[in-house]
Amino acid sequence: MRRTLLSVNLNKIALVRNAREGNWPDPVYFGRIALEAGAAGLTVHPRPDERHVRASDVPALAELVRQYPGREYNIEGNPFHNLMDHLRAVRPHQATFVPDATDQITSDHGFDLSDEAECARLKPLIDEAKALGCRVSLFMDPVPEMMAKAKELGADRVELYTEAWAVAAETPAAEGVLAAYASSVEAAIEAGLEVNAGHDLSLTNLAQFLRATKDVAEVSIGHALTAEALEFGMAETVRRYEAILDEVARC
Ligand SMILES: CC(=O)[C@@H](O)[C@H](O)COP(=O)(O)O
Ligand SMILES: NCC(=O)COP(=O)(O)O
Repeated sequence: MRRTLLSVNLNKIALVRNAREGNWPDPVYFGRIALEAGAAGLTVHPRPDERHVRASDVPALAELVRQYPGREYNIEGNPFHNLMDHLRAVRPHQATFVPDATDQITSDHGFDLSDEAECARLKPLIDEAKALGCRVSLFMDPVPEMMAKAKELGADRVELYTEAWAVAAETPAAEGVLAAYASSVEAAIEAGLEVNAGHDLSLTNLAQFLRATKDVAEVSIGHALTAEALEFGMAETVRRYEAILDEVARC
């Protein structure tokens, strides 16, 4: 089975940093710990209100990732808001388009690609991001029927929004929810896309998700990982994720 890669999302390190003046905890410092512990990449979601990751963090983290050949930088955001400026400035390995409104507490839905007007607005931005050298991933709900359209628009990957899995894990609904994700992964791959996944994944729910979906290229994890790092430390937490990814890939 494909060995899924881990991209550590640093949003919540930045959130704690913003609680005081100064730059501590420094997202770059913790990004380096994550990379040194084996993470394949770093992710940030620089929201327009800078509630956590600030515009100034974006190039600083780009410089850090450049010091680790082979690791990747993934910048998430709404391409109709501030994301494209960040892509033009630092040309990350991957751009993840997320349809968040500026006042959303967190990401809570994927793109609705049945909306032709939305697709017409997205297409030129996908083209521009790819022309900048970024792999483009669209944040999507696990709806198999939407995957072919993502490919048609020029996306390289989709990122499946996994909050529904996190809620269902350890409940009687788990198997049914996993089946919807597995069908979405299958449909995406059949359409010629690769598949990422993220949102509310954790040390406790990750393995079952990956075993059921089988071919996920990358998971990006931040909220739970940061909470787990409060208990185990950042390096040990990343090592625990990497051990899960190794174990699942051996099955
Ligand atoms: C797209 C997604 O699900 C997350 O990557 C997002 O970055 C979470 O944003 P917050 O960290 O602001 O909750
Ligand atoms: N794209 C998902 C991500 O980067 C992190 O989401 P979360 O683990 O903070 O929920």
